[in-house]
Amino acid sequence: MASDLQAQGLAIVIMGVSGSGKSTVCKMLAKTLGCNFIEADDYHSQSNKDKMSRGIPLSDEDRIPWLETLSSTIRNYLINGDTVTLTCSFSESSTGRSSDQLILTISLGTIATAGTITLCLVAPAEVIAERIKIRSNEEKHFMPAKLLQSQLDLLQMDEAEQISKIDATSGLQNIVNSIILLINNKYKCGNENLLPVSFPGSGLSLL
Ligand SMILES: Nc1ncnc2c1ncn2[C@@H]1O[C@H](COP(=O)(O)OP(=O)(O)O)[C@@H](O)[C@H]1O
Ligand SMILES: O=C(O)[C@H](O)[C@@H](O)[C@H](O)[C@H](O)COP(=O)(O)O
Repeated sequence: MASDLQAQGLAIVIMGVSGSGKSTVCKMLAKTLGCNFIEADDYHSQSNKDKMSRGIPLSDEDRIPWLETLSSTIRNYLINGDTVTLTCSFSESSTGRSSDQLILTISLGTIATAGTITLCLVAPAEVIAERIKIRSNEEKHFMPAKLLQSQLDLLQMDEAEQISKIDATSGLQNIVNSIILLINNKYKCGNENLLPVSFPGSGLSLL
């Protein structure tokens, strides 16, 4: 199993509602690990972005083409044995399962279950609302604070999926270090060089 993981690469999925810090943390993590970074928002169609900026939550239908493109991109990284960090907000679908995860699973097949680790950034709603407000006042992002509640309502984490929760109110370096330690613990299986990365200056290592 361990050597399969090495051959297939690893996708580190950082989930959480808008404003929880996914993009910031993912970028820092990718820089620390020296690996690839995917900003899921970059894969949205203009019409999806326009819809959200008007304060209308996306439907599963809106999300499907987005997730399919995202999934095939991730799949290519994994097949090439690369490590990639990506942002991903999960939402409950009409089937009662998180639609993002459902599509990722369908598209990635067994690779998804073998080669991904998912972590969720969590923080009190008021902290996140304040961050979104500041960000949208600076006109840095299409997502309005108005949609936060819909995302909090829909955020679904199945205990069985063992998604580790990360305190998103902590300092950014602490968050990144915690994530690295979690990955380290998950994959501490005696297989050296599981991730094709090193941690310059961090004093941390994966195995
Ligand atoms: N741990 C943190 N502490 C303080 N501010 C943060 C933290 N993480 C993110 N932020 C800030 O919160 C805002 C939203 O972060 P962002 O990474 O864009 O969230 P997301 O990608 O989940 O929407 C940004 O302005 C960012 O600088
Ligand atoms: O499935 C969705 O409803 C959207 O993908 C939605 O999650 C949106 O893209 C982000 O939440 C906004 O971007 P940030 O989460 O990066 O703020």
